[in-house]
Amino acid sequence: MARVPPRPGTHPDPVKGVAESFRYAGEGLRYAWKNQRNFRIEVTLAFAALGGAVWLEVPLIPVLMLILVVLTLELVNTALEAVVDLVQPTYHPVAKAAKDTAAAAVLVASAISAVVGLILFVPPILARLGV
Ligand SMILES: Nc1ncnc2c1ncn2[C@@H]1O[C@H](COP(=O)(O)OP(=O)(O)OP(=O)(O)O)[C@@H](O)[C@H]1O
Repeated sequence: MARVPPRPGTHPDPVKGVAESFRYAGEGLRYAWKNQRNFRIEVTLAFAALGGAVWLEVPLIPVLMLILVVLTLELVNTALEAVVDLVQPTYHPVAKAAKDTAAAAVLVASAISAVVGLILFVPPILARLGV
């Protein structure tokens, strides 16, 4: 018989339900970290950017916003890949379109973040170098 999945959103105790939802979200983070090399690279770059921002006195809010956009899109991309692999394990052009488009969302966000990052970081780096 098929196993019934947990539904923390309808847990009779709302506190326990919310706690369970957090736990499953944590499992999602662990899944992405374990299975997605790009996610691990982006998390590493995020910590480097935060360290650099503190050191160079770059405003933290825009840096955090860039990190938020890239990491959340990567997590959504990871979820979409999992769903596509579940429903379409063999080649299908629509599965390809779904995965390629989700990957494109991460690419666009990463490219724009890189440009904004350069605009934020290059002036203070040049100032430190005395240029
Ligand atoms: N079921 C499928 N049908 C057609 N094309 C597919 C399918 N699965 C994957 N692909 C193609 O392969 C590409 C990479 O797939 P996928 O993202 O699952 O691999 P990956 O190794 O996890 O890559 P990454 O994690 O870097 O995105 C997709 O963007 C798509 O073009």
